[in-house]
Amino acid sequence: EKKLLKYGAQYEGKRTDAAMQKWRSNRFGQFIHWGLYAIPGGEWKGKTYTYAAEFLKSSAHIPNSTWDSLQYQFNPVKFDPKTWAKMAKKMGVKYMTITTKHHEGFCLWPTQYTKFNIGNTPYKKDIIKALVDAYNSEGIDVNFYYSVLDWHHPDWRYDIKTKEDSIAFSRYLTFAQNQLKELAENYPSVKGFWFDGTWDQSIKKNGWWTLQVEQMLKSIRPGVVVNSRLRADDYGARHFDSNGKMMGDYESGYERRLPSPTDTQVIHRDWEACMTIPENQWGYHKKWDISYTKTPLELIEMLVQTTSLGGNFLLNFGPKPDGTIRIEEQQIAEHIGNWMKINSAAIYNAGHAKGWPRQDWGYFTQNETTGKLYAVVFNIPISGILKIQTLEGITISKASFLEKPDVPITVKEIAKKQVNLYLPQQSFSEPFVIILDTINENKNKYIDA
Ligand SMILES: C[C@@H]1N[C@@H](c2cn(-c3ccccc3)nn2)[C@H](O)[C@@H]1O
Repeated sequence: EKKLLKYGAQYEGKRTDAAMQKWRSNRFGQFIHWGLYAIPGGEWKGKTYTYAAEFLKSSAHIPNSTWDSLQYQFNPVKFDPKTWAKMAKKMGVKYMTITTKHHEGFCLWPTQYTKFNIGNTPYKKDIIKALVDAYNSEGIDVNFYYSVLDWHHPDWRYDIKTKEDSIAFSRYLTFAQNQLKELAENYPSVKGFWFDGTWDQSIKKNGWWTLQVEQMLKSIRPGVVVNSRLRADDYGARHFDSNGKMMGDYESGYERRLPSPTDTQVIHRDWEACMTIPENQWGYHKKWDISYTKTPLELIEMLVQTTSLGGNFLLNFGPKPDGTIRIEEQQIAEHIGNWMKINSAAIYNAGHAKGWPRQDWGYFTQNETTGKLYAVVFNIPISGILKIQTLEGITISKASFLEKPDVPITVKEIAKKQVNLYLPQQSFSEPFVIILDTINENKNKYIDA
């Protein structure tokens, strides 16, 4: 039966306010992981570590004293936030999420609560402010990633076993809350907070703090969007409380994975999938191809699959220590951007096409405002005929290419709820979008006098 919770879900159903509708309509975002880990880039004392580069400190068993001195080498002399923002704009993202502090504890903004920050590096300048200003001036919303897990801070605890642990950890929770207040106050255009590093017992035993932080952020920045990964309830349940209700404003459990295309559970809530281009590298790794790296077409298909299930897609970039974006990522960004320039109507402010069954040639998306229906095609059948199973009482009256509206696509209803689209005999090298005009026969039926 229903448990009485103090720190569980505070509301049910999707938020309908303008800030959340903007977050939802953005659909496509750029994740950026940048920190001291970019300097060694997955290599230490001549050895290459294949695990995630931002985990090198633990993979190579490097003590804090050694790792933390990397701050005196952090000097991205080629960093130009406008260059990053222009690349992101051309790629077609509507939002960006930046690591303000990753597990290493190094802060990219001049925080007053620890010296382990950008102000005490050769670079000195506030990277968070530079990125917020550059991205906002390109019309791109900015969210802050914040790791609660902190390898540097002496008061961090993985679990609370002793009185000393709880005294230290309450100091840590105050420190983290102060940092979050500082971020919310000093960067007023922030649109969301993306929490990570909240899986340890110490946090699960302090669900109250996670709710308090969310409430504090929303009182300082009304409308700000907070991910489910922050929250633990009275019993330590995460993302979904002990009554199965999602906590926070969107589900953020999809990390390097997507729901299956037929998992229609996810369409009932807001959610976001975050994705690496390599198999598992969020921070910069010197060796790009130590693992499989996803092609632009694979990434475009992930974006479309995510949109078709009503979710946001956050694609990760790991900038180099000199402040430039590696060429492989620039080329992928350009390919995706070229595709978005033609096809973004099927992505922006689009979502799940309610009731339309999953098709084997690709995905349906539907504009949330106009209801316009899009078919995004990845797999052309040998027959050249796209077979579409329509909804009860719905038929397709016209089909046209989004890119070339005057190229005819023949539509033929071959049986009840069965329509064939005859594609022109031509080769396609990129996924393409077809706009489907539908007629709802139910509405047009005359009511017998
Ligand atoms: C969004 C991503 N979350 C961070 C992460 C992933 N993990 C992790 C650790 C062990 C197993 C699976 C995942 N720990 N931290 C990654 O470093 C990146 O920031």
